Amino acid sequence: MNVSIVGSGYVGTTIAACLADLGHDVTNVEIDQDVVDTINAGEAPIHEAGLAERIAENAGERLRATTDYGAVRDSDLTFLCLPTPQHDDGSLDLTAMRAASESLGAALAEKDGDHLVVVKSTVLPGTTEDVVGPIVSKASGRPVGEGLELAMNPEFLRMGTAVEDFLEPEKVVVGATDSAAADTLRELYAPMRERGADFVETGVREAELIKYANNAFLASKVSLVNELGNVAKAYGVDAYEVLDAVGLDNRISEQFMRSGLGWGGSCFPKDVNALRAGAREQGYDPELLDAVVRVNDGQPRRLVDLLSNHVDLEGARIAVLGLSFKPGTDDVRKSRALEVIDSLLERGATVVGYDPVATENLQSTYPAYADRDGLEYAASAAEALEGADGAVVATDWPEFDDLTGALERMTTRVLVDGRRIDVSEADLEVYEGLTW
Ligand SMILES: NC(=O)c1ccc[n+]([C@@H]2O[C@H](COP(=O)([O-])OP(=O)(O)OC[C@H]3O[C@@H](n4cnc5c(N)ncnc54)[C@H](O)[C@@H]3O)[C@@H](O)[C@H]2O)c1
Ligand SMILES: O=c1ccn([C@@H]2O[C@H](COP(=O)(O)OP(=O)(O)O[C@H]3O[C@H](CO)[C@@H](O)[C@H](O)[C@H]3O)[C@@H](O)[C@H]2O)c(=O)[nH]1
Repeated sequence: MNVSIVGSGYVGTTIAACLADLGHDVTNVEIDQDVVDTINAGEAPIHEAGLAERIAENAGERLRATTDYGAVRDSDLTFLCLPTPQHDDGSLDLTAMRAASESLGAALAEKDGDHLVVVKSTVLPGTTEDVVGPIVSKASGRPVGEGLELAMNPEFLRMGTAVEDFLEPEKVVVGATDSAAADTLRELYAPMRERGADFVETGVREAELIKYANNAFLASKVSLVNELGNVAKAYGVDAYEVLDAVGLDNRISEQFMRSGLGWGGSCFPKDVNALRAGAREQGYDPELLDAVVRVNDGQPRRLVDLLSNHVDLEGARIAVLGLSFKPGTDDVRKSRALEVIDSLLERGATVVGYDPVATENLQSTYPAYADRDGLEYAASAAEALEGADGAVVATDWPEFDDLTGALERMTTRVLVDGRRIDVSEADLEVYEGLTW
């Protein structure tokens, strides 16, 4: 198929490279010229396993990028992979969705033949049919059902394993305004279905809500696990032993059972907040989701409190290992490491941050962390731990499982593990490990 993809960030770039790799002809339409140039040069604009080689293989052949919306006219369908951030009050910000829908509609006004617009961004129920549809329709002069069809196809990929998740999902959810549109997507996702993915056809609004329900469920699970971890700590009981046993119950499962610093990233925080704001707008008070956020917000402070019980933070040198919001990515959006750093600096510590890939991205995304009194960066975990009075593991990068040799460089060997890393036996003998 000829596929255009508007928005070439984490989702748009990943699915473009994967669809091109599966044999489709793919064009990314993106407003950021640097991203366009990077893709056309055969390079990946973001760090994701398996992405760079797929872009290198397909760029200039089945994959290209452009800032020109006119390119959508050569495609049969367009995926909208635009950012859907939150306003200050937590509600859903559709600015980019509206702008892109307008540009897409204007381009489609000059296209011959039918077109399918597929919303992949995470949006609240009603957005596809009541916001995107009318804007594209008006700008293109095509009513929905007459040369224009809509579909909502939420994406469940995780950062760090984006390529693998897109190519081998457990489910593909599609809500479409027309059965032929759903069939087009059924065909596009044939390789995923062959690998065992369930193809779930729903209403358009149901597809929109499934995405929020999925993320709300996972974020709530982590907050519950953190609450149980905090209770375990209060009793002086080993939280990990407790949660490991609880996870053996199939109804609960062992996944998303790691207590610690809590959830961050570009999805859970904004999606849970959008759902809370949306529910309130509909007249429902989502008390449980409010508590889920409150528990999560408290975890970085609890971690720093725990460290301060063992190290006088005023004037201390503290290593923060890991800056990205999770391993396998350079994404630092809403990373819990940043709150740990803020809290340590406020309490008078000098902080030495280290991350295998995210330091540069952190400094360009949030310039406040590039040049800040009391904040330094190291080129390795060993360098960060040199002369440190304490350390925090803020991201579960696998390399932190084995800090043999590096821990000996600390002045005081106190390490708070905020991520339940798999510490080697040898390391356990050389430091005082603190966990939830
Ligand atoms: N990142 C994830 O892991 C993930 C997973 C599933 C779903 N989602 C959802 O997918 C959507 C996209 O997320 P993302 O992480 O890829 O966002 P992103 O911020 O990484 O990328 C969005 C891209 O859209 C571009 N853009 C903005 N306005 C544009 C316009 N008018 N025309 C063309 N391009 C424009 C931006 O320059 C940027 O490159 C969001 O709704 C998000 O919630 C994200
Ligand atoms: O047991 C756990 C599991 C996760 N986390 C944290 O939870 C956050 C989110 O982790 P994860 O879900 O692995 O990462 P994301 O890439 O944000 O993926 C989520 O958000 C995406 C965007 O909506 C969805 O597509 C994915 O299905 C959904 O898992 C991270 O800060 C993790 O450190 C924990 O604290 N404990």
